[in-house]
Amino acid sequence: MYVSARGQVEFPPGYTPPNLPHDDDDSRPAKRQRKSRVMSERKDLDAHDKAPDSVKIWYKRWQRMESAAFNTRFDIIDCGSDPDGKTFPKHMLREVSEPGFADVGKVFGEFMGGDSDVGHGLKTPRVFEVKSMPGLLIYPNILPQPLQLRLLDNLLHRDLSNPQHQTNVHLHYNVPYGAPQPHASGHNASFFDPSARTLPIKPKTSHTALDVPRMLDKKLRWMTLGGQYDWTSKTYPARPPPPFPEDVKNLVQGLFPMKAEAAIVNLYSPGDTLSAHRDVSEACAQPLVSISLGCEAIFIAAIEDEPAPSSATAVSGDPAAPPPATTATSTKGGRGGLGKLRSAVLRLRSGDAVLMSGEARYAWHGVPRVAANTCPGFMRSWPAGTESVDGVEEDRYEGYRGWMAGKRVNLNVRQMFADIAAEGEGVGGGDVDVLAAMGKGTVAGAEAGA
Ligand SMILES: O=C(O)CCC(=O)C(=O)O
Ligand SMILES: [Fe+2]
Repeated sequence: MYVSARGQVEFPPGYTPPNLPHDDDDSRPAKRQRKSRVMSERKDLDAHDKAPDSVKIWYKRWQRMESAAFNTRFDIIDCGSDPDGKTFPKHMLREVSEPGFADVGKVFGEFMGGDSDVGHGLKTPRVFEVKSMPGLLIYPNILPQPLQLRLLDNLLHRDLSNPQHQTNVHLHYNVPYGAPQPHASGHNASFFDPSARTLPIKPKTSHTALDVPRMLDKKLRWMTLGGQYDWTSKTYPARPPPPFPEDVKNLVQGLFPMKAEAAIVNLYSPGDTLSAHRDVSEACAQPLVSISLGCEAIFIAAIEDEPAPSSATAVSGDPAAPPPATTATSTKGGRGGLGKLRSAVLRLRSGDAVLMSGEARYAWHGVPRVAANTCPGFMRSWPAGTESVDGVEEDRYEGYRGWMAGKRVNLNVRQMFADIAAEGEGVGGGDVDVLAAMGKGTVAGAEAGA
């Protein structure tokens, strides 16, 4: 049972699909009007709107940029991998004080099932807000290394082998599952297990044959958890979604001010991209969190403060030039104008989280680049490793040793329905002021790196 953004108790309420640009979906979810304390204006947002030309041009510039530039450009927000945060770019970030975390050590310890000291002696993670885009928060390196590995195990061994979780492969293939594993809490054999290697994946239509190694190496681009969008009927099914994996839910809810109700696990190889889009299909404006694992990515976010007055024409240009923050009046020759952009470029590393809230919740965003050879050393050999089976250490998943060295995995978690408590007076339309939810409702005057 859920409560819709309009306060009606129903299931599922106006349940509309997440807006994935690698979807070829052409249904038109109902436009919704929302109000937010943190957004100065909520326009009708349609999941099928195409990114404005200003965003597309800017995205392309980052897609085409030389990799070497990522180390030298001053306009990339790169918090580095320094846990003390000495390298945080102060000119673009402000530190959010007292983020009101639950006891992170406890949250991490519980996620690890109590068999790890990962939660011991941890400093409170630092949180930064992008100055140019209030509500866009970065939690650099928030996940400890053993927890990142455990999260990969849970998502890709356990959750991927759960037939209730849809993937892009299911759109075109009948996906078979391995036998339930006596030693792995009853879940089916991981697709990385040697026993799954020869599972017959049958095309539904005229698609080319596929086997498990190729599925894992190239074909698998996303998996859904919790709310499962039905890509064929272009709706959410009227039946309740499968339960959101409990440990992942507790981790997300223990760290971030939101409920974990639906997630997309995106898988990228270097060269894969995610085009500019907005995630506007959820029935509430609560924050969305995005957790990065594996190879580094360039993530861009943009808000068009002033839309173009007429259809714009692409301008060619130096890929290293700043974003096209041009107004219509600044373009010449009757070519039409580009909207005026406010933008942020983030270099995301394994263990980083990004929270999109407030006006940044509905920013255009995308991943123009995933950088090869940037998976951190501790993760490169995943899934190969040893596992204790009945007290005996066994080598596991050797056949895929190094798979993760060529991958980026992004866990993108959304709250779909407004909190009951947030309905009604005081919190407009169930939206939430994330900084208030996190602590004192203020942003510290302290600058990053202070
Ligand atoms: O991979 C990422 O960092 C972003 C993914 C995303 O925007 C999405 O799944 O909607
Ligand atoms: Fe997104």
